[in-house]
Amino acid sequence: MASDARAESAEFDSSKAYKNWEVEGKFFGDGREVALLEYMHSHPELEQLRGNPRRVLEAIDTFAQSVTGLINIGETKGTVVCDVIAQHKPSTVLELGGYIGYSAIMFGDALKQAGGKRYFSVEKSPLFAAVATSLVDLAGLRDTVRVVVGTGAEGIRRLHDEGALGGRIDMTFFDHHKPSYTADLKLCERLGLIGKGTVLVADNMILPGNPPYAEWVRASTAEKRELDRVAAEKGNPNLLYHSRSVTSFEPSGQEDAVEITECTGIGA
Ligand SMILES: C[S@@+](CC[C@H](N)C(=O)[O-])C[C@H]1O[C@@H](n2cnc3c(N)ncnc32)[C@H](O)[C@@H]1O
Repeated sequence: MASDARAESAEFDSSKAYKNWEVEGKFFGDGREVALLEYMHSHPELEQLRGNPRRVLEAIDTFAQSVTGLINIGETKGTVVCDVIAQHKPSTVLELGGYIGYSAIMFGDALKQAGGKRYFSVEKSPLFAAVATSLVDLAGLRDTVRVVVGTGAEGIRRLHDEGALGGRIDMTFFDHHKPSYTADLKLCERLGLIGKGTVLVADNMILPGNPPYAEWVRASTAEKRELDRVAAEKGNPNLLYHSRSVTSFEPSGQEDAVEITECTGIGA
């Protein structure tokens, strides 16, 4: 089942737009993440940032608005995900694709405020993960957010083997390598980590889009069985999903959407 909706925070405040992500053909990994860390730790109001997630996010936004654009979710689209956290009150969230920790700070804080316990943020780049760990610490969220270095699949397996996920994930946030969304969701399904009440949130469903993921979470159990017949990665076709697309904005002001999928049970 699927439906489409525009987020209630539909307006984009262009005075808050990030600078262009692209600088000389690069979108990230050209030194801007280390420059951000230095900017944050030499901030004139550093003492006011300590232990204050909102102020830390504002300072990251100011860097991205005035120095170099960053590929994080930003305030507008991030609010859509915070609303999901406030509504569903997950105890455990698994994020794939942490970058410099913006979403981990924003959603880790939302999780904590909703009474949740642990936010796991898996990031492939050790450098970005180190920046994220430092900024999570600055925001005072070390007790809630754990940054894990590795690919999505490596992080899922490691956390599952450790028992850190408690056998079931309440919410996932996919924001990493776009072709890996479906494979990593199917891995979670095979490991039994998805069950009734699990909420899956996937970013960048317009920019750049992810048709295989949308097809999987919107398919009926019979359609999923058929898809899996020829797929290299198998999932659990019996999981019943209700999925909707919510349109919002990148921090640059470009339109994008998140796919919000709830597992409603297990079919025959
Ligand atoms: C769009 S950024 C994430 C932004 C972050 N969620 C935020 O909103 O603040 C995507 C991140 O995914 C990471 N990444 C790419 N492939 C990955 C993979 N297979 N597993 C985990 N992380 C990956 C990249 O290094 C990058 O930091």
